[in-house]
Amino acid sequence: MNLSSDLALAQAKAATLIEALPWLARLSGATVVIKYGGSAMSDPELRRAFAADMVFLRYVGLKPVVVHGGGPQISAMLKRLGIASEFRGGLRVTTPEAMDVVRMVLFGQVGRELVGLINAHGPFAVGLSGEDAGLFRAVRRSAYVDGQPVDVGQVGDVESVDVSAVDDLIAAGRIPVISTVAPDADGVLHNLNADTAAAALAVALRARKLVVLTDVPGLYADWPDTSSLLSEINTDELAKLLPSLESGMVPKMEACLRAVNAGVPAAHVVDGRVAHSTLLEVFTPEGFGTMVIPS
Ligand SMILES: Nc1ncnc2c1ncn2[C@@H]1O[C@H](COP(=O)(O)OP(=O)(O)O)[C@@H](O)[C@H]1O
Ligand SMILES: CC(=O)N[C@@H](CCC(=O)OP(=O)(O)O)C(=O)O
Repeated sequence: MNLSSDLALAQAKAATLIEALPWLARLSGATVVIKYGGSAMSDPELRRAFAADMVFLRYVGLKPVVVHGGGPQISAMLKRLGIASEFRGGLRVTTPEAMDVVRMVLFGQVGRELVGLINAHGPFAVGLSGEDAGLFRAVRRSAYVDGQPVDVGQVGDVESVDVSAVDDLIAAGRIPVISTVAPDADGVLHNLNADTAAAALAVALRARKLVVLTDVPGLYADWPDTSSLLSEINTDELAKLLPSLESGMVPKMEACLRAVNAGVPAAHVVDGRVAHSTLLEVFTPEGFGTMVIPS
């Protein structure tokens, strides 16, 4: 490599760093809720990159709060245990037997692993489940299939959120890592969709952003036409588009819509197959993926 190409490389690196300056200034001290899921969770390299991103956010003065999914991991464990697993209207039919597995896998396996990856960088991550310190209170919900309500067992929506334990951890400089199981008013444990729970938490924490990782570049207006990727959509436009979306995107976009309608300034759907997608979204002027903003 010659001197001029060395210089050009150094200048490009400096440009990348300085490009982040306005975003660092704007987001300093902001709480950001990140829903971790999809490929970012199943590929070891992407898992490490995600954990590094969380620590990066923390070191530069943001307050990251992670809500994780784990649907594929739950399905794999149910299969190993010989327990049938079925989805209706995008929600897992959760029998009492399946509920034990959901809790074990989310809190005992997926959550623990992410806590370990983050803590390879220092003592930051602390795992919580929705059961801890009353974080989430669930209320049993139905799934909707062809417009009709269908019972799916111990599946819940978030009835209320008590952010005090999360606030304590943030105040202590920690990174909360949250598993989405929660009791209802009678203490019966429920399985919460992780996108839905992340949105409810973002609202309760008055987060500046909700970032949802997925396995596509973002929201397509006309799926699967790849030329229809949306970089930005407002809540009115999203509400109109929702009925035309297909299964996986429905809970995700409903969650983004709910969060922004309830006061979160922006929700982003980003491609978790790209290493460091969260950093690209937060610190580059063009952002990354699809941004949902108020109308
Ligand atoms: N309009 C759309 N835009 C983007 N993806 C869509 C759309 N409609 C359906 N999808 C599908 O939804 C999937 C994302 O949902 P899902 O697989 O449940 O996500 P995750 O596992 O990340 O929670 C995408 O991989 C894509 O196949
Ligand atoms: C009710 C319901 O379906 N809960 C989900 C909870 C995990 C989740 O949401 O994980 P992903 O984000 O990876 O899909 C489930 O049992 O699979």
